[in-house]
Amino acid sequence: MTTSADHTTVIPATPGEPSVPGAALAEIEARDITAWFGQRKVLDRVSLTMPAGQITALIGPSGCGKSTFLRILNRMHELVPSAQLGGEVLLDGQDIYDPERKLIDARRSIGMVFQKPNPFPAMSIRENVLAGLKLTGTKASRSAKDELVESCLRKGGLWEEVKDRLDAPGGGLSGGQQQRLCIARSLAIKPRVLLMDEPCSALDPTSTRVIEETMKDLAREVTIVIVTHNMQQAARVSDTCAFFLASQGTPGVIVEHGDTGAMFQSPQDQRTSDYVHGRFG
Ligand SMILES: Nc1ncnc2c1ncn2[C@@H]1O[C@H](COP(=O)(O)OP(=O)(O)OP(=O)(O)O)[C@@H](O)[C@H]1O
Repeated sequence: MTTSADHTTVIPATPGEPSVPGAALAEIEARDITAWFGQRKVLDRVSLTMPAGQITALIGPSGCGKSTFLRILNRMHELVPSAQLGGEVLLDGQDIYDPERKLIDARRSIGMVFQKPNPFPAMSIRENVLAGLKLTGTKASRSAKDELVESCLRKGGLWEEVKDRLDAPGGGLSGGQQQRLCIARSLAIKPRVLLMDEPCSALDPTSTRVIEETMKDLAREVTIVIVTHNMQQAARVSDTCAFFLASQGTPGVIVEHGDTGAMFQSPQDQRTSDYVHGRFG
């Protein structure tokens, strides 16, 4: 069994088994997040706790700052030259923006899956899964890598479809398979949180359902935060939900958040009710 000094999870001894029984699930908390692009404030004092081992859905009309908020959760916002940020993001109580902490640690602990599947097209399926190990400088034996490839592809819901062609290029898979490969790739570095920015918007309904099932399975070991425009998807997959809104040129705020069932069945704010029932947005 291979262990990694700065992670609670380890490569499983038996392929397909969960990482480590009792590995700590992580809570991620945003406190008073304010974000700007240049002079333009796009989020205003947004606070949200995304509970450990749950799926939190971020919903709201286009342009209200959901993706910006998601990118702030793993320090991608700072890649934009004009971007600025106020507030804190705590991963199990530790500020990921603490100057003492390395950027790579935040990215390693908090993985991201994007709207458009982005596997390395010329790399094999196996190499795609293992790509993150190279980037993070993680060493593993051949057999540990084989086990990791299998366990990540299983967790990504793709193993049965690709187990006989692991050396085929990742770019040769269907869109839905490519997205599951990207999920498997993000899992290989054992993130504690997985951020997903509209992961199914480029996929057909069948692939979407497979990814949703995969997400539900993954939530037992990884905290998930998903941005989705699909209200049915938010209702199907998420445990908690946050409704973002930026009215008439004002920065985005969270209007309401809480248990998904309650948000959909008995929202407290009329604007939430209008949005989840498709009356605007
Ligand atoms: N790189 C950028 N430079 C300047 N402004 C940006 C940038 N990215 C986003 N914005 C602006 O920030 C605001 C929030 O955008 P964001 O993409 O976070 O919203 P969103 O709710 O995710 O929208 P959508 O649902 O359409 O993806 C928008 O007004 C957008 O135009």
